[in-house]
Amino acid sequence: MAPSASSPASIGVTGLAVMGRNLARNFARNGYTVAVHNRTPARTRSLIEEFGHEGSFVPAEKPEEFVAALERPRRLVVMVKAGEPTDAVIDEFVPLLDAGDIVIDGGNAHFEDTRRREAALRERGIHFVGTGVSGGEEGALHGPSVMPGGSAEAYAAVGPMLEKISAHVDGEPCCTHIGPDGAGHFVKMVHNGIEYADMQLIAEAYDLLRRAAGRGPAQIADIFRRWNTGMLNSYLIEITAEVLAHTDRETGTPFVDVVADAAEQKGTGRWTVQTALDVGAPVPGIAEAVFARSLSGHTDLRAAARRLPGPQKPALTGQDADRLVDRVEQALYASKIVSYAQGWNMIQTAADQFGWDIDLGAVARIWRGGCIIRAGFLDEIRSAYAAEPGLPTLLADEEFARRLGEAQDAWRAVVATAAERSIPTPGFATSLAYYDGLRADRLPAALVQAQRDYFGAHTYRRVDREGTFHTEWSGDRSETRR
Ligand SMILES: NC(=O)C1=CN([C@@H]2O[C@H](COP(=O)(O)OP(=O)(O)OC[C@H]3O[C@@H](n4cnc5c(N)ncnc54)[C@H](OP(=O)(O)O)[C@@H]3O)[C@@H](O)[C@H]2O)C=CC1
Ligand SMILES: O=C(CO)[C@H](O)[C@H](O)COP(=O)(O)O
Repeated sequence: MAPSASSPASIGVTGLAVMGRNLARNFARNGYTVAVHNRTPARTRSLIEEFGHEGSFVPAEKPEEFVAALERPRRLVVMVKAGEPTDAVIDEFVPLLDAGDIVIDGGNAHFEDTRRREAALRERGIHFVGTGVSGGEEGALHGPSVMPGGSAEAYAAVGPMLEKISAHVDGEPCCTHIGPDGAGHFVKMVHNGIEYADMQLIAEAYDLLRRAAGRGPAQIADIFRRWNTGMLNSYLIEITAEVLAHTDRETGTPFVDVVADAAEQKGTGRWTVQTALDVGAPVPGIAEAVFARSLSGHTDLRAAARRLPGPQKPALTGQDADRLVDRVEQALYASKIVSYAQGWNMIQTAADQFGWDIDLGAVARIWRGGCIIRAGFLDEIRSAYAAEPGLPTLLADEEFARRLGEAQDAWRAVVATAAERSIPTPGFATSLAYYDGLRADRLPAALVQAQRDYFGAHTYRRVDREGTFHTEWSGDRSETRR
């Protein structure tokens, strides 16, 4: 492969599938000389053939050539499949690197893997920057949201470049130093968890508009377009309108009707829920979204249950249907805010446990552009944390509390309508339950504690005095302090 640049490369990208290829182009378009490498050289060749004219590239077939092309300290972006392939690439390249070099893993790595890799490379004096990258293929090319984690020293060496290629909103880069070791990949994982919840809520809104309000896909596309100009303004609402307006070329029917209704996943949503359980952060909106995908894929269970009884109600018409459309907009907004609040709470909970000092307002700032969950209200989330950095939950912010208060009647009506009409809305329902659960003066958890004490002497605390207690349920029911 003939190099197209003779100067040393400022940065290298190995792994040139959809993401790595476009990230490499993004660096080159921003004036950097970029060394490019891929396990299968055909990808490197095709990048140079198709896009070599866009900037300064140094194609390399062998790892040794790739590393030799980089200026020191070397900056090397790994953009390959997460998991074992990432370890394989690190194992292959690290022996070729020197102390002070910086390995940037831009894949969707599990944050625990990133912690392990960061510690292992630190022992050799090599910096490891576990970096969340969001925005898909287009974002990688035109400006993703970038979430780097690692040492401050490493960020000083790569941060300016990552900031330059990131999306910019109001002149500010959608990239910030998230925190040490696995913090960047943790935040990216939660981003994807919120992405799952957001997509599920939008899908439920579509289902309600179609089956309860009697609107067709093209009409719903118009509704989503209108919503996108208001409080729901976001990338996911925008692309949903595009998808719903699309007609299948082969059959002439709405595209959404020819897609099999079994949602798949690569796993970051599942990781979010598993990790939420580990750190003790309640994220039911994200969990329901993961389980909704799982349920949709269980065609065996669905076939077995199809004949179970349910109500048969025709779609609403006239003003009733119009009213439902407006209510779904309110319910969608409220449920989205709850999902985002759960995500932020999870980041804060983990940050406390892992000793990461994460700026929650900065997370909102860098998610305003480039990433899949970019939305108008991220500016308001940023303002909420700017006004009160220690905000215990986003829902407690005065402005969000006011908006949720305004939306709650519609939200409750939508959940009730869905239940009456057998339209599953696990996302809307669990978000409302979370909202009511947090605002309740008293929860039935008291009864759960009493039950636990009854069958297992698990003890309970009392509302009227300090200490831990047990009642002798099988004896005289006297209470002892434990
Ligand atoms: N696609 C997306 O929208 C997003 C993806 N990501 C993450 O970015 C990373 C790259 O994603 P994407 O571009 O979609 O590509 P894939 O996840 O499909 O990975 C393909 C790349 O990994 C390389 N690879 C796989 N196994 C090995 C191995 N054992 N040794 C060396 N290289 C290997 C492939 O090389 P070869 O060509 O030789 O097979 C190819 O370059 C992933 O971690 C993904 O999770 C992050 C954000 C968005
Ligand atoms: O990281 C991403 C965007 O931020 C990917 O789009 C995400 O991995 C897609 O996830 P899944 O395949 O599980 O729906």
